[in-house]
Amino acid sequence: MNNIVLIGMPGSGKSTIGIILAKRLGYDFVDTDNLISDREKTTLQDIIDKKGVSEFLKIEGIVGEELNIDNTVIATGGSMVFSDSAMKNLLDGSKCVFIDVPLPEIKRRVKNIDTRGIAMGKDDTLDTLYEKRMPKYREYADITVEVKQNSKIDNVVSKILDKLK
Ligand SMILES: Nc1ncnc2c1ncn2[C@@H]1O[C@H](COP(=O)(O)OP(=O)(O)O)[C@@H](O)[C@H]1O
Ligand SMILES: O=C(O)C1=C[C@@H](OP(=O)(O)O)[C@@H](O)[C@H](O)C1
Ligand SMILES: [Mg+2]
Repeated sequence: MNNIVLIGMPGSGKSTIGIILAKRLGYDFVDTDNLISDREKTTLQDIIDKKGVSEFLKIEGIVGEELNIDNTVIATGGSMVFSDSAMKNLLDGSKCVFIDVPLPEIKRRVKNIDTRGIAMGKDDTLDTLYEKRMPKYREYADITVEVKQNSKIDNVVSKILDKLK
């Protein structure tokens, strides 16, 4: 596959930036969160509430493992990096872009932590998620784009395009 795969914390902008980046590149756009909802015919939060976090991660992993597309910007969910087999499939021949947003900015953006459909345990907070996930994002990134607080969406897109050259 020759896709651009976006990874990063919830609220880092994968879905927002992915659509714009795809347009700029003339690529298609796929959000794996939509594939999960389509497959399960319900919302992400409903899956997490009714089936639990580990079942959600299993479903997300299957979606990542089964995806077979080209010329596409793929926005993953923030927890996709917990499935090594999904990441192996998604990154085969593709470039992985980590959108690295500082934790205070993530906290500013993500207010609806209980309804947004975040794969987190009862005792987790955005702080503990950040701590657990950063090593995974760093592990998989081919390119890391550091996003400053209050940076404009178009600037982040341009930064990614520059780094992909
Ligand atoms: N520089 C920026 N880049 C991306 N999103 C931004 C930026 N500044 C503010 N935002 C806002 O942050 C949110 C990012 O959410 P989203 O794209 O759903 O992230 P993710 O898919 O990574 O969870 C959106 O509401 C978006 O408008
Ligand atoms: O980080 C997470 O635990 C999740 C983030 C969500 O996607 P975004 O990263 O696009 O918000 C979604 O995949 C899922 O509900 C779990
Ligand atoms: Mg998203």
